[in-house]
Amino acid sequence: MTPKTSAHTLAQNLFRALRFVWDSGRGWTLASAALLVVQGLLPLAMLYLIKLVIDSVTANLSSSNPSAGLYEVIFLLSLLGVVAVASTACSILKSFVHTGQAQAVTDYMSSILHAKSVDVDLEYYEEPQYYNTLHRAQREASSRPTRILSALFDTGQNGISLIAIGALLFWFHWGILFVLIGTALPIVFVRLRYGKKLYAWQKGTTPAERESWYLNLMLTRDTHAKEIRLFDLGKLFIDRFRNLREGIRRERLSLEGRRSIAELVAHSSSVAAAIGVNIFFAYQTLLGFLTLGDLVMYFQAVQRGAGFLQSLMMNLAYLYESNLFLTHLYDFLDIQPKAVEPQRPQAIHRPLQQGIVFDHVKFDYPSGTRKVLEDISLTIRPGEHIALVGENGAGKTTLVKLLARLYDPSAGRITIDGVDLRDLKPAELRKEISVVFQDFAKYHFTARENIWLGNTLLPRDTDQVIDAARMAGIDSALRRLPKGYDTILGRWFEGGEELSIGEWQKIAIARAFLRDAQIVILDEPTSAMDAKAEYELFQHFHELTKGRTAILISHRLSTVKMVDRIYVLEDGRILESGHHNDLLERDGEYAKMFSLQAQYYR
Ligand SMILES: Nc1ncnc2c1ncn2[C@@H]1O[C@H](COP(=O)(O)OP(=O)(O)OP(=O)(O)O)[C@@H](O)[C@H]1O
Repeated sequence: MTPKTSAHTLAQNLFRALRFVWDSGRGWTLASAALLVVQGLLPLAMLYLIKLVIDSVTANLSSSNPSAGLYEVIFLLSLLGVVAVASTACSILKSFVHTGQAQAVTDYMSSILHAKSVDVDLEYYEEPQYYNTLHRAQREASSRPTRILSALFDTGQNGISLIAIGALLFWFHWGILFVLIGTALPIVFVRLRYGKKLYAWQKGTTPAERESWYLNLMLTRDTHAKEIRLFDLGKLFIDRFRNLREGIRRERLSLEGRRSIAELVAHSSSVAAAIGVNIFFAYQTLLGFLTLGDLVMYFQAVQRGAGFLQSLMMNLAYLYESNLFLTHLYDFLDIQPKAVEPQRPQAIHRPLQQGIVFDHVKFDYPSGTRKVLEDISLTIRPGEHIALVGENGAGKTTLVKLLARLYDPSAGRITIDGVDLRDLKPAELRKEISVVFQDFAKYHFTARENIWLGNTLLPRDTDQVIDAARMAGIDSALRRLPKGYDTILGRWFEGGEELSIGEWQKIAIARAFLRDAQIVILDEPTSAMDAKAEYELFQHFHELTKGRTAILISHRLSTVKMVDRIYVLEDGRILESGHHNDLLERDGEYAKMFSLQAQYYR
């Protein structure tokens, strides 16, 4: 990368960060800018007033009536007081504006990260690299843009003050300014060097950071609480967490230690230079070239000038360092989803006309090492109800994930009414698909909302929520809750009521039924239900899926008897297919599995 390109990239990256700040709250940004200008000019006004006070006192001391000048001194000191109060007011206001702005930026960046997290393909969630990137992005997103803005404003403010004070020093002797600049450079060098080291260290330590975060999650969430107690895993996990954190802390402290020593050396050189320049001014005063007022003003100018210069250099170094850290954030924000909108999206017919076709579909997970689907070809006619059966890991769930376009096939194609899924808008396709996965979600919201989330186009208080609950066999249980459908489910929030797994499953089914979708997919929908609930659900299966195309995945073969066609999958291939009776007659794999299960019930 040429220096020109890297300067260009630096500017681009910083500008992008500033856009986030601007978009998150324009008022805050403008207020910060106004304060910057005022705060930049006040120090010079103070210096000048101090000089006037001292000069006035010295002039009056040598006059015949020294006390006559008191009014002038009082006036000048009052002015100084006003400037000092204004300066404090600006600092207080700045802190207020900074808090408001920081919060606005944090919330805004969270919303951007959330939107991206929802946008990316599901496959990213299966890669550790994705979580590393997300973790680093989250760490940078909340504060980095605001700090960049502060650094830029401080640079501006220090720059304004420095130009004023620098002009004063330059006017006296040009060399003074260069001495001060020269001594600030080692500080910048240290800052840049350790900024790069910190960046590399943070990148390398992300997996350990995430592992400790994971252990923390397990130790503090309800999901693992039972097993941790019963298997007595608490101490083991706590020790692992402590060891990881200790390692991270040790490395960080060692880096900080080295940086502190280097900074001390650099700062000492700067202090030595300031003392040298002050000695020069004292000598000039003794020679009679400077008044006492001048001496005090120059002393202060050197002290403040060196301070401003250091801040300026540090801020510039910080901006450069931020450029590195911003790549963490941009790496995440720039992930491009693969399931993109097609150029010329096709519409899905309502009702479906030809149905769904899997045409020589092959698939392997991006993170996997083997083909999960080998060569799947099947047709599901509109309104047909089919079942997928087969051993664990045969590829049943994967097949429906492809249909919902959570992934694209590695080879072959899937069509709906002859249109490749890739030529449909992903959102339009998913509107037509209603699915209950084995690992369905439990939302810690009210019971009503849990079902309504299946179709948020409907009003929240629609009676269809209750119809769906009734069809899924959960209506009466929900009515018995303390606040009925308005009871919060789960134990995370106050007043929440926990349900049994089977009841949660019925809620997930109700949610799926509320969706006005033409294709219904039920993946092991009754795995946690009692025999009666399962019986009732399948009694109503045809009614529930009337007019819709349905795919049912189940290990309990008694529940798939009534579908139009059963596909038996083995190792990612279709082994046999047909109606229950045909498959029994064929006396193949299905018949074997069926009689194996049936013998338990005899
Ligand atoms: N997210 C994933 N990433 C990588 N490989 C996966 C992933 N999900 C599943 N697999 C692999 O794909 C194979 C098929 O999984 P799939 O969930 O489709 O099986 P299934 O037939 O639905 O099994 P089950 O009856 O246990 O639900 C599994 O053996 C597993 O190795």
